[in-house]
Amino acid sequence: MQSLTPYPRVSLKSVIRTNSPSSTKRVVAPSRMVVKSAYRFDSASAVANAEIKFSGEVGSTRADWQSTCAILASKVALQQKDGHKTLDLVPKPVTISDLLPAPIHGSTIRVAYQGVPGAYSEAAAGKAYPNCEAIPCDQFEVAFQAVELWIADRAVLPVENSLGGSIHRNYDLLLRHNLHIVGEVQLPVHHCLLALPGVTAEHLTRVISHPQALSQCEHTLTQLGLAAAREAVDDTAGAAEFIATKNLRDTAAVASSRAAELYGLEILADGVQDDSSNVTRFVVLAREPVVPRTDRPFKTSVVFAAPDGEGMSALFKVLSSFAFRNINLTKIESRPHRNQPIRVVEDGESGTAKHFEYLYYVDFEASMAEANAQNALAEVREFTSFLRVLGSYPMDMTPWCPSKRA
Ligand SMILES: O=C(O)C(=O)Cc1ccccc1
Repeated sequence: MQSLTPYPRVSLKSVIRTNSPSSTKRVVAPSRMVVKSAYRFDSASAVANAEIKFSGEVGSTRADWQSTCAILASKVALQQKDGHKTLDLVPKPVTISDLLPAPIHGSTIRVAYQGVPGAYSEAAAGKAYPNCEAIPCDQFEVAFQAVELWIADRAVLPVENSLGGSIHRNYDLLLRHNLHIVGEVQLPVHHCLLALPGVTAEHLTRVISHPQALSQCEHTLTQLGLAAAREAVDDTAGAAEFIATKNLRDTAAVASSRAAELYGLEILADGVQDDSSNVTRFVVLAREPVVPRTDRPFKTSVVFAAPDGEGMSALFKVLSSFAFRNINLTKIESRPHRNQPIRVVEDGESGTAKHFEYLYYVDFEASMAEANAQNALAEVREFTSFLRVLGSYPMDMTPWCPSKRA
């Protein structure tokens, strides 16, 4: 997958602009950034203990923004070099603010997302926290890091789509990091085919977008007679921005109408998703869990592994733990168990069997505050070799409205 980075985003790249160790820099997003993020950085202490101070000011340079990214990148590099867990680098003054919908330490909540302004993840951040500062990151990994290092309060992460299915890599990331799921957002996604003004379908030799967006539009694009090659890039709005900044007259992007506005592109075709009920589900991540409640619908997400050699029978027992308590499952996903992907079974006569080992991700409709759910999980623990609760969080109950232009 191609990575396009013309828009300043929080990044892992080590393009480090050196700062005087004693200087306190005000680092802000460039003014063309629509959702503004602004923060002050004390570079002397930043690498050592990730202490970050925030101001509400906006309006400095792209170089300043890149400097912030570089400092974050250097912290990441340090962490990778020393083999420390990220959380070890971070001071952990856990306050009540982490348990509330919005933090009380600043005026607005900062939400990290992967992509550039105009990405659907940015819209998901806005749906979860209407007045948030959305912080663009160039990789999902960086969005996690931004929360772990207190640069952001939350991250939003797309995990599944009604047409394209699960975003597998993001399930893996949930396990690799220690953030908690504190909410979910279901966002109707309305895709447009975008190109530079004056470009028509006949000029196009390729269509670029996020792989999920391409797969959600494949049928419609073919019906439009677009034989152009499909090329996967990191995010939808990044694709639009790439076309604009490189002045590509042979390339179109699948992205939102907001991306068209932001990057000066025209809409060649509106609503190119293969089905109008195209919904992407995002999870909202935080450093601390929310306190589970029983006064509104909650969902709980868990991941577990079966004991050696018990794969499917353990799964069956786990599912029955929920079924016998009438707890509805809304999702089950299996992913290769990266720590032990294969179990080799020698059979003297017939040879060697190689069984794949899986991790199972399950979402169920109950709150961890309910005795029913606690009992189910206590039983699940008996049947599994590994169990982690990723989060117990309020369900997105917004009224159903099929995808329409944002
Ligand atoms: O690339 C984006 O805009 C994203 O936020 C990821 C995505 C891609 C396609 C549908 C929903 C989310």
